[in-house]
Parts: sequence; structure tokens; C-alpha cells
Amino acid sequence: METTTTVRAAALELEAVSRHHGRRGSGRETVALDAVSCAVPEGSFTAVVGPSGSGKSTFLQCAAGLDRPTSGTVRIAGTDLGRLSEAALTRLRRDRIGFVFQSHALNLVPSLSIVENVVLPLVLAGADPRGAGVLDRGRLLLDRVGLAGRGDDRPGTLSGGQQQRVAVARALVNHPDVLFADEPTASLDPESAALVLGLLRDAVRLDGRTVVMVTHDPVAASWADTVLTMDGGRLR
Ligand SMILES: Nc1ncnc2c1ncn2[C@@H]1O[C@H](COP(=O)(O)OP(=O)(O)OP(=O)(O)O)[C@@H](O)[C@H]1O
Repeated sequence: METTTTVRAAALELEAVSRHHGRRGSGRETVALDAVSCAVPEGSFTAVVGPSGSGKSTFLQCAAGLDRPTSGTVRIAGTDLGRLSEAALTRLRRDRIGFVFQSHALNLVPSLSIVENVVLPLVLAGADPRGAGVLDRGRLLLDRVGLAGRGDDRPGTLSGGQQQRVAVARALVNHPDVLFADEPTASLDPESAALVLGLLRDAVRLDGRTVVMVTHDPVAASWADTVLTMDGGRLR
């Protein structure tokens, strides 16, 4: 009998990634990440947890190409970030990665309408913001996150939880290889947090997206399929 084995490709791979701060040999060197290796499969929801100072943010920054590791290799859908110029890395972040940050105030541009915020990554990549297809996609995503009809308002008219839902819509607009979320529910009440986490989980279950979320909150981590625990710059 013939058997088929499905091996899911890695959306994100880290190979012996280290990140040191401070001058080597100065006696003030901090090892924020210490030879971390892991592979995050496509279509999975991973939480990165650990105590304060354990290296979670540094992990996310290096994995998402926002910071360059001191040594080691990071690959997003097979692309080695260390081989990219700054310009190419910026393009990769814009076109192939989605971000949701901790503070809803930092996630959205207050002077743009809500739907303009959602489609911003497409516009930055060259799409015509007046093109019907572009705004339609933005409105479709707003519907998905429960904010249909609010597209023409400004972000300041939304609650913190609603703003984080817009941030999730925006992070999904370019069909990213990986959506990174840094403490996305830290400033939210439990009900709003559950809505945001449900959207991240749906992006994985319904669309096959890959989500990597840093959190210190065990309840938030429990929404993920896999939990990676950091301790002293290493994965436990
Ligand atoms: N720019 C920097 N310069 C020097 N040390 C740094 C820098 N960034 C981080 N570190 C150090 O690296 C270690 C890991 O920091 P990191 O912010 O990644 O931890 P964390 O787990 O995200 O912490 P928290 O949960 O408090 O945000 C800490 O010891 C921190 O002090």
C-alpha cells in the first residue's frame, strides 16, 4: 500500500542565532539570544513565552528582520535574511511579513482613515490607493475583524481593542509568509484580548497563515498550537 507523508515547509527557521549587545570583551556584553535554533511550520500558531529579560523581544526582532543577529541564520519561507541588503530586507518586511505591535497607539497612523491604514502596506508596495480592488480588500478585512462600516472613520474614534483588530487586518492585507505579533493583547481587557487572539487563530486555521506571537501572558499563549519557552537567551 502506498502511503503519503505531508511535510509542512518551514515558514520561519532560526539556525544557531545569537544576538550580543555591547562590545565583546568589554565586560559589559549581554547575550540576549544564545544560539537559538527552531523551525516554525507553515500554517501554525506559535507563542514565544518566558520571563522578563529572557530574550523574547530580541527573538522576534531578529526573526522578523528588524534587527540583525550577531551570528547565525534566519530564513523566512526559505529566504536567508542575512544575505539581503538593507533595501531588500525592507522590501521583504513590507511584502512578506505582517506586524502587530504591543501598543495600539503605535500600530495605526492617526491621520489616515481606518481603511487607508489597513491597505497601507499595499500602497507602500506601489498599489493605487484609489483603485477599487485595493479599498475593497481593505473593507473585506475590516468586515472580517468585525468593523464593517467603520472604514472611513479615523483610528482615534476606536477603542484600544478595536484598533488592535484593525492592526491585525492590516498585518494580513499582504498575505504575509509570517505574521509577527509582539504582546498584541498586553494593553487590552480580557474580552478584547480574546477577540484579537481569535482573529490570529482564524488567520491560521482558515487561511493557513503562520503566526508567531511573543507574550508574557499564559492565557494568550494557550491560544497557540506550540509554545516556545525562552530562558536566559535560550529556548528551553
Ligand atoms: N539594545 C540593547 N542593549 C543592551 N542590552 C539589551 C538591548 N536589548 C536587549 N538587551 C538585553 O538583552 C536581554 C533580553 O532582552 P529582551 O528585551 O529580548 O527580553 P524580553 O524577554 O523581551 O523581556 P521583556 O519581557 O521584559 O520585554 C536582556 O538582558 C536585556 O537587558
